[in-house]
Amino acid sequence: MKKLVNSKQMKAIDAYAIHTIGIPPLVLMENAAYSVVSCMEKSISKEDIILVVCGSGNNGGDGLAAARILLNRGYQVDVFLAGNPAHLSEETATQLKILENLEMVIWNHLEEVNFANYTILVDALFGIGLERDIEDEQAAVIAEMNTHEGIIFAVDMPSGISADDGKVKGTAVRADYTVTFGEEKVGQILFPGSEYCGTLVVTDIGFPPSAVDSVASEFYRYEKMDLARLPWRRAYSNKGTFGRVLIVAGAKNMSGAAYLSALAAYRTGAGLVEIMTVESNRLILQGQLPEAILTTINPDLLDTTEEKEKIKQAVGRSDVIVMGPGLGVSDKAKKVLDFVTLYAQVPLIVDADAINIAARYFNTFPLMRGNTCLRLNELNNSLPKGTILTPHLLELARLMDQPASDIQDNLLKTADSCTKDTDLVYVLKDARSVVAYEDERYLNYSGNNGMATAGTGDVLTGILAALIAQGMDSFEAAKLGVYIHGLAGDVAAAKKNRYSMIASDVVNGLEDVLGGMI
Ligand SMILES: NC(=O)C1=CN([C@@H]2O[C@H](COP(=O)(O)OP(=O)(O)OC[C@H]3O[C@@H](n4cnc5c(N)ncnc54)[C@H](O)[C@@H]3O)[C@@H](O)[C@H]2O)[C@@H](O)CC1
Ligand SMILES: Nc1ncnc2c1ncn2[C@@H]1O[C@H](COP(=O)(O)OP(=O)(O)O)[C@@H](O)[C@H]1O
Ligand SMILES: [K+]
Repeated sequence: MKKLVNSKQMKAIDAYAIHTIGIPPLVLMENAAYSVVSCMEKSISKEDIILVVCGSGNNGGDGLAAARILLNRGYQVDVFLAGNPAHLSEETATQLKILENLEMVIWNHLEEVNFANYTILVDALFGIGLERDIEDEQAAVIAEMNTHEGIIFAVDMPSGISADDGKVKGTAVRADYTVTFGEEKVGQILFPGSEYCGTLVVTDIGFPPSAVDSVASEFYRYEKMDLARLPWRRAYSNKGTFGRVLIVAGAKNMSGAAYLSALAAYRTGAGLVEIMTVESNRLILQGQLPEAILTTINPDLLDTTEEKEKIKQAVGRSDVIVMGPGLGVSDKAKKVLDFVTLYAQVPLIVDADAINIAARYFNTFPLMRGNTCLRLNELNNSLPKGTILTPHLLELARLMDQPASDIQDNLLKTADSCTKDTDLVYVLKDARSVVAYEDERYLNYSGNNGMATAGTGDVLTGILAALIAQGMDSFEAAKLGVYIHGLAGDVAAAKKNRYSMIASDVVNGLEDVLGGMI
């Protein structure tokens, strides 16, 4: 598990190291500069002509120190001090004085600099101190840097990317490498920040563990060693040991989603998977997945005791229930959901059409229109404890009755509203999914754009259900499931490619992920 920090938390770690432990800031700056240079040295040669673009804060100070180290090592290097010289931080002023003593070339105005003369750029304009949108001269500098054809190394953050949420503040440098110090920043994991970073290199610049531990963060991500969290499979066991998953996925001609969800649940280790669907899906599902148990219901007879009893029995014998994949949004589908939620005492995985049905239903009440709080309260009151909702951003926008663009622009704030006063777990699915429960925020770093293909969300529901069926707590299952799903997508991309892979390849990828082959 890797801790992730925002700018405030990173500044608190800096401050603890400096003021409580007593490490002089110039020592941290020197270590930061050396780590930037050692990353650069893997890609540059003495033929390169390097320009270090510096701001007036400590990010610029790191850049000035890196320029000195490069000069000492015989590289051809100039400096462009793009920040206001009147606003230099104390350490940065010290670094500038050293460079002046060394008689380095230091440009002060954009007009003086011919970027075409340089083969390598170092971006040390802004780091975690970025506070507002970049404008005017600094924006013009970044525009020049982004048209440059050589490699760009960003110091700590690509200038213009918010360390807090990965958003572009006005404009931002598109780096090839970002060398960051101490801890990974939230804004380097979330998009678009992640893309602007290029290859992210995390370096140790001497923050003592006690400085890092002194600051609490709600953000983290998983790494390969977190696969050890997988539920242990007892030797003395039978299929009952590994739980029973029910997939409620009813609509005619929409059996594909149920199939992918059920297949993924089996391939993640569930003991038994039952699919509740309409009779017309029976033959095809039996042919595709004979291992699944099928219970069929007749949507035209949902008011009869017999059909209700069938639903009640199926719900009663399951350990976890997936609702939504391929369900449709008809009134009959809503009725099935009503019965399932009425009888269910176990966690639900609420996905796709189940979320759309809830959104539609809320829209029938004028008081609920635009009232996110009331809508989320209603969900919290009507769904069993441990339930996981897995909306993609458009489903989330419908559920919360907010524009999708607002949700996309404020994913972390949206996670905060979703989890306020609730027991539910939210998986906000995106290129970097956020799993949110109470105050914790798991940001997922596995997966790739080949997963932007129909049916991969259905696969996720099966994975989550299987982990819960095997005894995992819902929040743990949600985090690990999202992580495994992304890793399986990475295996699929490696075996096929990001264009050709389809959802069933992601299911196949589970074999390598769970078999310890990655
Ligand atoms: N404080 C420390 O102990 C260390 C800091 N380090 C470096 O210092 C960086 C943080 O330094 P600073 O806090 O000085 O901040 P930055 O150098 O990131 O930003 C400089 C200053 O620019 C101003 N500013 C913010 N947004 C602006 C905008 N949009 N347009 C114009 N001006 C703007 C602010 O006053 C800010 O303090 C880190 O990212 C890292 O590179 C490292 O040297 C390691 C140690
Ligand atoms: N660019 C991407 N990078 C990583 N993961 C992605 C990307 N695009 C989609 N995904 C993942 O693929 C899944 C798609 O789910 P969803 O949108 O519900 O698809 P469907 O409804 O077709 O099954 C989600 O888990 C999402 O996080
Ligand atoms: K920078």
